[in-house]
Amino acid sequence: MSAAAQTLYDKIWNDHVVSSQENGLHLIYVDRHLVHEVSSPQAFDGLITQNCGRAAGRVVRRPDCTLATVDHNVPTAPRSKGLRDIGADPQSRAQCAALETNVKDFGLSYFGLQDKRQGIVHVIGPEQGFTLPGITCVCGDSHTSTHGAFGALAFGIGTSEVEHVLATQTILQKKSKNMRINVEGELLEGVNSKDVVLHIIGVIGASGGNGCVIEYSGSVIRGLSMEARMSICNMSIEAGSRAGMIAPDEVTFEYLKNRPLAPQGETWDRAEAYWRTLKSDEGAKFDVEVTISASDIVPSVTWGTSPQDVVPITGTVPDPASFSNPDRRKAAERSLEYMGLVPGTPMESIKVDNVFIGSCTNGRIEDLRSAAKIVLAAGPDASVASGVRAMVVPGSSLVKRQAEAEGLDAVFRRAGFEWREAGCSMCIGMNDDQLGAGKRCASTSNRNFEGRQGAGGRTHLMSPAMAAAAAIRGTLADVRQFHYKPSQSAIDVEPLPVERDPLDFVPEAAPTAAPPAVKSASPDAKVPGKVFRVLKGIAAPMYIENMDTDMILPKQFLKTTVRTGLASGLFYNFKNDANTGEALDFILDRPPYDKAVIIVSTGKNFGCGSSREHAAWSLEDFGIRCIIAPSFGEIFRNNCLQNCMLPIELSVDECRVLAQDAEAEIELVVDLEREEITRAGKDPIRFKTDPFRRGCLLDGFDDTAATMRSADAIAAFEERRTASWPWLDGVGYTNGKKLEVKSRGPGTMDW
Ligand SMILES: CC(C)[C@H](C(=O)O)[C@@H](O)C(=O)O
Ligand code: SF4
Repeated sequence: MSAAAQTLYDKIWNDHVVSSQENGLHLIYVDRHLVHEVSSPQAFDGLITQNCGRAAGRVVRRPDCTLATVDHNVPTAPRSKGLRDIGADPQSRAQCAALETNVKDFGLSYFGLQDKRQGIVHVIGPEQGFTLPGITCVCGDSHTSTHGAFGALAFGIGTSEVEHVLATQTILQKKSKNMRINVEGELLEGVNSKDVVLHIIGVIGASGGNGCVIEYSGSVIRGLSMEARMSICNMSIEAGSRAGMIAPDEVTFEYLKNRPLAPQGETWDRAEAYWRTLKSDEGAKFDVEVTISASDIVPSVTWGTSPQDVVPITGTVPDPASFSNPDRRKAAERSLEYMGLVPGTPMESIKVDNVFIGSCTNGRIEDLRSAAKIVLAAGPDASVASGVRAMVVPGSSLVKRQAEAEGLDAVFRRAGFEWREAGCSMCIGMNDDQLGAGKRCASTSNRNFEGRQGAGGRTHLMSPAMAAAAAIRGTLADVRQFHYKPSQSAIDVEPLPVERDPLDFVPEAAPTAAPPAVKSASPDAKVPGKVFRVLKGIAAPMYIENMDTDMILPKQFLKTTVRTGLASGLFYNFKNDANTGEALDFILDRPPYDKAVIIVSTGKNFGCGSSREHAAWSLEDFGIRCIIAPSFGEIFRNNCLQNCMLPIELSVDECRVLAQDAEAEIELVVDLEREEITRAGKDPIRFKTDPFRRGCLLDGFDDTAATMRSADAIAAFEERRTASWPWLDGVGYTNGKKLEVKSRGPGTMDW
C-alpha cells in the first residue's frame, strides 16, 4: 500500500481545508449551500441578531454559492397564488414567508412557489448543475448526502451551522473515517437502486456508517445512472454515515453537461480534467470495507420503524425474540406494535391504504418512469386497488413538466393515481398530505419512523416500481410478478432541455446592499449564559436503539421561526396515543423524571435521522443539558453542542450501569472539566470529549465567533479557489452576471 494513496474523500477533504487546529478540528470551505424554509429562519435571524440579543449585522458571505427554495411546507394541490396557496396553516405560511423575506434581504437566488424550477432541495441542486463533482455541499437537511452521487462531499447540518455557513462560507469539522461499500456482480430481475440501498442498510444497520463517510463502488454502482446513484447516496444518512459518495465518471459528466449552472466551454474542459482525478487511488486505505454481492439483493421492503428493518418481499415479519441484543429486541417489539404486525406474517399479504411515490430519494424522472412502467405492465385496464389512495408527487416542478411531456401523468391518472405538484409532501407530512392514524402506506421515501408520514401512520419503504405494484394489488407486492425488466426503457421520449432561464424572482436587494454591516462582536466574545461546567441532577433512562429525531420532536413542531417554546412537543408521540389522543405514562411526565436534566440511553445511535435542530432545542427547553448514550447521530450531536448541551459517549455496559442508577433515582454529577460522572458511593465513570468542543462549552464561545479569527485564512483560500477552480465562483441566476462578492481585506471582520 502506498503511503500517498488517497481515497476520494481524502482528496476532496484536502482540497477544502482552510485551516487546521492541533486538536484535529478543521475549518472546511463550503462550495455550495442549499437552503430551505424549515431549517433556515433562525439562522438568518442569527445573522441579524445573535442569540444573546447582540446586534450581529452579518451578511451572507457567498450569495453566489447559495441557492434557496421552498419544499417541505408547500401544498401539492394545484397552486397559482404563491404564498396564498398555503391555505389553512398559518405556521407553514409564516415559514415560507420568512424565507421569501430573507432571500430578498440577503440577495439570494431563490426558486419560490411559482418558479418553474421549484422543488425538493436535493432534486433541484443536481438538476440545475449547482451540484458538481469535487465540491463540498451542505444544507440544513440530513439528505444532503444525495449530492455525493456526483463525487462531492455533501452532508447535512443543523440550523446553527447553517448560520455559520451563511456568515463565513466555512464549517468546522473533524475528519470522518473512510468506509467503502463495494456492490459487485449483476442485479437480478426486478431489483433497482432502492433495493440496493435498503439491502445495504439491512446488512450494516442504521448505525453501521456512524463516524464514516461511505464511498460506494463496484460494478453495480458503476453501471447505475446518476438518478439511481442519487437514491443510494441519499439514504447514506439512514445508515448513520456522515456522507455517501460515488466517484464521478462518464455517466456523471454526461448528466451535467449543459445544465444551467455547470461550467461551459473551456472552463468545462478544465473542470472535467480535474474531476477525472477524483477517484480513490489504488491501495488507498479504508478503515472499514464491506463487499456485497448483487446476487443477494432481491426486491425489498421494510417491516418496522427503522430503515434497517428490511426483508425480501417474499419474506415474513420477523419475530423480535430472534434478536439477541436486548435493546434491538425492545425496539423490534415496539416497532411491531406500532406497525400493527404479527411475527410470521407474509409481507405480500399485508394490505395497504395509501401509496406515496415521490421524495428526494425517489421523486426523479426515472423513478416516475419505472413506476409508470409497472402500471402499463399491469394492462390497459389496470387501476389502483379499491380503497387505496395513491399519489405521485414529482420531486421538482421540472420533473413534473418532463413527466407530462412523456405522458406519464396520463398513465398514472388513468389508473386512478393522484398527480400532484412538486414538494416533500407525504414523505414528512408538513403540508396537508398526511397519512391517517393506523393507515398503512407503501412509500418510496426514506424514513419509516413512527409518525413520519402522519401521527400513527405506518410506513413501508420500497422502490417506485414496488410502490406502483402495491397500489394496483392493494397489498405489498412482488414487482417481478409484473414482468419488470429494469433495463428496458419504460417510455421512449426525448428529455426536455433544462432551460437556462433567469430568475422569475429577481432579488430586490443586491447582495452588497444586505443589512448594514455593523461591526460584529469581538471574536473573543463569550455567549452569556451558555456555559457547561458541572451538572448535577436526575437522569431519565431510555432503552430504545436508533432513537430518531422524529421521535424526539415530530414534524408538526418544526414549523416555527424561533428556537424557544418547544418542550411541549418533546417526545410527543411517547406522551400521547396517536389514535385516541390519550395521555400515555411517559417517563419524562412522572416525578422525579419530570425534573430530569440528563438522559441515559442504553440504545445506540441516539438522535439519528433528520438534522432538525428543533430536537435539541426542545430538549433544552425541557431542561435536559446532557445525554449519555453508546453512540449518537452525528448531526444531532453537533446540534447539542451548538446549544451548550453535552452528549457523552460511553460503552453499552457503562450506559446500562448508569441507567440502573437512574432507575434508582440516584442523582448524577457530570463534571466536564474533570471529564467524569460521579454518584454517591460509587466509582466515577470517565468520559472523553473533543478538546475544542470542551473548551467551547467551558468558556461559552460560539463557533461563528471562533471562526471569525480565521478571516485571513478564508480570504486566502478563496483566492486560491478562484485560481484553481474558477467554475466554483457561482454565477447565480442574475442573467449570467457574476454576483459581486464584497471584498474583504485580510483581517476585516465586518461580514
Ligand atoms: C426538515 C429537515 C430539517 C429534515 C431533515 O433534516 O432531514 C427533513 O428534511 C426530514 O427529512 O426529516
Ligand atoms: S427526506 Fe423527505 S422531507 Fe426530507 S428533504 Fe427529502 S423529501 Fe423532503
